[in-house]
Order: sequence, then structure tokens, then C-alpha cells
Amino acid sequence: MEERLVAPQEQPVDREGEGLRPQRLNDYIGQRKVKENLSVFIQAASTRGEALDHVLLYGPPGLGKTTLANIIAAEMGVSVRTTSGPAIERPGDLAAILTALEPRDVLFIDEIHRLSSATEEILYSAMEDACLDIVIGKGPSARSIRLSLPPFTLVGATTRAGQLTSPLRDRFGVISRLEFYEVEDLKEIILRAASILHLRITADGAEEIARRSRGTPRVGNRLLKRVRDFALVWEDGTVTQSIAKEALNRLDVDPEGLDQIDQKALKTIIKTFAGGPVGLDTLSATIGEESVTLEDVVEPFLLQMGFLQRTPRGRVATARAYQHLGYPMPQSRAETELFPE
Ligand SMILES: Nc1ncnc2c1ncn2[C@@H]1O[C@H](COP(=O)(O)OP(=O)(O)OP(=O)(O)O)[C@@H](O)[C@H]1O
Ligand SMILES: [Mg+2]
Repeated sequence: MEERLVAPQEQPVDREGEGLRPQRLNDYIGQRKVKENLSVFIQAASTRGEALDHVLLYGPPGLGKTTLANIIAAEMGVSVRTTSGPAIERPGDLAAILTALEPRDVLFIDEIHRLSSATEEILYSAMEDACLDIVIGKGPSARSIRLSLPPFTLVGATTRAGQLTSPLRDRFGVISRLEFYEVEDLKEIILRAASILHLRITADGAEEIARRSRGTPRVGNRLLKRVRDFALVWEDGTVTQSIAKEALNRLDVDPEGLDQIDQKALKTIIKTFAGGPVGLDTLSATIGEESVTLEDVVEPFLLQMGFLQRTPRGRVATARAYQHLGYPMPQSRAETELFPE
């Protein structure tokens, strides 16, 4: 399958815009609560000359977890060592990383829910007591030695907080959930990106792209780069609202940011399953998408936007979905929505 223009996961086109990643907390737009809290904790830890407490960042892809991890290190004035759950194959790999840290450094572990359990256990004492228990040798002659570590900050990121074990989750002092961005914040992010890329863009042009970006900065930056090409070929290069509309319609990103897969999912629920409820597996088999794709990347956004509801009996299309796609809502269903059981 061709990659979706609105997929929140990272694509090669996103990496050429590395310069767009904000470096300091002040340039990090939106997520006010998360930012304000972190800023207090960072100032307090800096004033005491201590390492910042361990921080867990969770939320859907593309909302700025990796960006924030790097910002935390920059604000603390320390180095960041980056790795990921699947990259750490053996406990020894993690031990090597930990012992090489300088005092107060940040260790960023992306996809932390994918650590092996043996590796995770090493982390427990490292996080809690800043020490490592290593077993040397095998069998009866095996012995355990304890190494002490410099104080450090673990920043963990995950899209699936539910998959974290509770002993690991409990060892984070700060747990921050990133939310989908408001249109106003995305607009600001897009204006900022345009200025870094030396693009001319109108305020309503930025807003049009923002509305279609699924609450996700990564998608916003990607759509901006696409629209830029149309602006250059069709007009004088300035991204205006009409160019943004026209370009994104052509690219099958609708006014609310839904693409063909989202539309297909909703239309199938409405037409084939009379509005639902329908189980995730049945739905994914009918539209020919994997159920993990549906659950991880299609559904969160449709739920957030109020196009879809999750009920114990399955997924249901809302009145808003009927309206957006231009289908009349059957009378019987309109009543259940007005008077839910
Ligand atoms: N608050 C923000 N302000 C401005 N730009 C942002 C913000 N958050 C994210 N971005 C932009 O979005 C891009 C994607 O963010 P990032 O890589 O941090 O997401 P992520 O949450 O780590 O995603 P994943 O779950 O896929 O790892 C960044 O390169 C940056 O350009
Ligand atoms: Mg990331």
C-alpha cells in the first residue's frame, strides 16, 4: 500500500525537515499543561543541581514526544543519549549505556513498552537507586555485584502506555500525556515551519492546512511541504487558502483531515453495517485494512473528532459522521443518539 499522506508515523519526507524540530521549550507550541509542569520541574531540579525526575511521555505518534525529550536535555543543559526498546537486545547493552552517562544526563528510550523483561528489570534499580545489579558468571559460581551509577534522568516515550508494566510505570516521577493539538496551535506550528523553510504563506492558508492536519504537527509539516509545490507551480509560490484547499482536495485530504481510508471505514459502517455497532475485526476484514492499523492510526483520530464511538458491542458511526459524509441519518438511529440508553 502506498504511504498515507496523513499517516502520523514518521516517513522519509519528514526527516528532510529536521530543522523544523523546536529546540527549546519556548519554541514548543501547544501542550500548555505538559509544558508548564515540565518547566517548573526543570527549574527546580536545576536550582538544586540535581538530575530531573524520570519522565514518561505518552500519546499518539507525531505529537512531539521525541522533540520534548531533546528539549528536556537542552533545558537542563545536559547531553542526551537516545535509544529505543527494540534496539536494546540484551541487558548488557543497557548496562553499557547507563555506565557511560555523565551526571544528570538524559537517557531517552523511545518505544519503551518494547523493552525485554530482562532489560526492564535492570532499569528498576537503575531508576530507583541509581545502581546496577549485575550477575557475573553462571551456575554455582555466579555472583552478583552492585555498581553505582551517576544520577540521571530517564525519559521514556510510548504510544501505548497501557502496555507498560506497572513496576516500570511507577518508577516515573512525571507522567505526561500529549494530546492532539488544537487548530490554533497547529496553525502557529505551520506558520513557524513556513518561516524556517522561507515560504510565503497567508494566515488563512496556514489555518486551512492546520484544520486538515489531524491534530498532529508531523502531519501539518508534511502537508505544508506538499502544498508548497502546488503553490509554486500554480501561482507565485505563496501558500494561500484557496491553493491549500485545492491542493489538499486533490491529494484526497478532506476539510476535516480525513483521507480515503478514514472515509472508507466510516462509509462501510454506515452503508454495510447500518451505522454499527460492528466489531473491529469484521470492519477491518470488510475494508481490507489490518486491524492494528485501524486501531492504532485510524480510530484514535475518528474518536477524537467525534465521528466514531466505541461501545461494548462494537464501533458506531455518529450523527456527525453521517452529516460530514452527506448521508441522511436514519430516524431510529437519530433517536438513540438523542436518548442514549
Ligand atoms: N509542540 C510542537 N511545536 C512545533 N513543532 C512540533 C511540536 N511537536 C512536534 N513538532 C513537529 O512534529 C515533528 C514530529 O514530532 P516528534 O518526532 O517529536 O513526534 P513523536 O511524538 O516522537 O512521534 P513518534 O511517536 O512517531 O515517535 C517534529 O519533527 C516537529 O517538527
Ligand atoms: Mg518519536
